[in-house]
Amino acid sequence: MKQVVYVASPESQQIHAFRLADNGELSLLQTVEVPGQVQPMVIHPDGHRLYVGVRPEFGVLTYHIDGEGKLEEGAMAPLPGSPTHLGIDLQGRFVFSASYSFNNVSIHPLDEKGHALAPVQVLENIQAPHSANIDPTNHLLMIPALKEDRIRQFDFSVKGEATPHASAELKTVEGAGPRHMAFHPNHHFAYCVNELNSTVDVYQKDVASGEYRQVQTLGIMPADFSGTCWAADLHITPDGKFLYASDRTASLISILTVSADGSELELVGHHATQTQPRGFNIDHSGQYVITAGQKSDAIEVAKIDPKNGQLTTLKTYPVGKGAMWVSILEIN
Ligand SMILES: O=C1O[C@H](COP(=O)(O)O)[C@@H](O)[C@H](O)[C@H]1O
Repeated sequence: MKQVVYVASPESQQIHAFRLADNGELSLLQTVEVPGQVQPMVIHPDGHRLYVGVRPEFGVLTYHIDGEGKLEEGAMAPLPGSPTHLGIDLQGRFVFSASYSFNNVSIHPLDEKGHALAPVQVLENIQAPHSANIDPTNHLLMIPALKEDRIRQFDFSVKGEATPHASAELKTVEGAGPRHMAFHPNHHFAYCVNELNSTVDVYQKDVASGEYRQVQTLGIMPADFSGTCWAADLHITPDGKFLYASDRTASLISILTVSADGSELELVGHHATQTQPRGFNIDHSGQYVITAGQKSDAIEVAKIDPKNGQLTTLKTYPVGKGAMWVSILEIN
């Protein structure tokens, strides 16, 4: 499997691109100097473009990806707020940008070359939206609004129009602070990590109505943890067996097993990782977790034990300053 790992480092304004070998070794392919502080990234489903959010002039910048995974700068489109998270619809026709500080989510069409364009719609008055996630139907946009303690839901049309969904919200407990989401490969469950109480909520999709409802909440911190919870990222393995969530105060990746149907999580361990793991990801073979340390300016590759999901660090690699986002491309 040919894979490339992209790591965004806003303070040094760089993207580091690494080739990921089958044995988990990384080799540096390219260091890209970005015209701005690069934060969130998302790869087009066809694997030919990478979209990145930049500051202080807020924009979404398109990079073209060549056959080796190297990046070539394309066009910049304006954003109505600081980019906190980027998403893309499953047909690869629209990019979503959530702005935590500007309380909005913008929807950007792509032109024939795949460049993101100015927004066609801006969803306003969403308090601290931390991510914008299209569910597996490609018709429901789910936006965890951290300061509202709920996931806002919007119907998403083929024309790229978002309108409030009939049962419009999924409430968390007060003070949870919903942040990032992951979907089970069976498409029946969604998971959301809550930043402020370091929990993960499980949402089951009703087969008949298509509506999600919460079925479990699970704390992800060690029993003796007494600091301030500060969870960040969440990812599920391609086979749906293991879910990982990071916490920045403790610099831990929490390891959760997922029941066969996806409905139930169990906390089975913790992995000490890079300092302040704001962003991490799982490779497409489901063998490695690659984590960026916002305060270590390094990434680490950890191997997943396929029997129980436990992690073993293989190696760390230097990247840029403030590393905080990891995206992984499979080249076909
Ligand atoms: O996780 C967090 O994110 C928000 C928004 O981040 P930004 O990079 O878009 O400014 C941040 O303000 C908050 O402190 C942090 O916990």
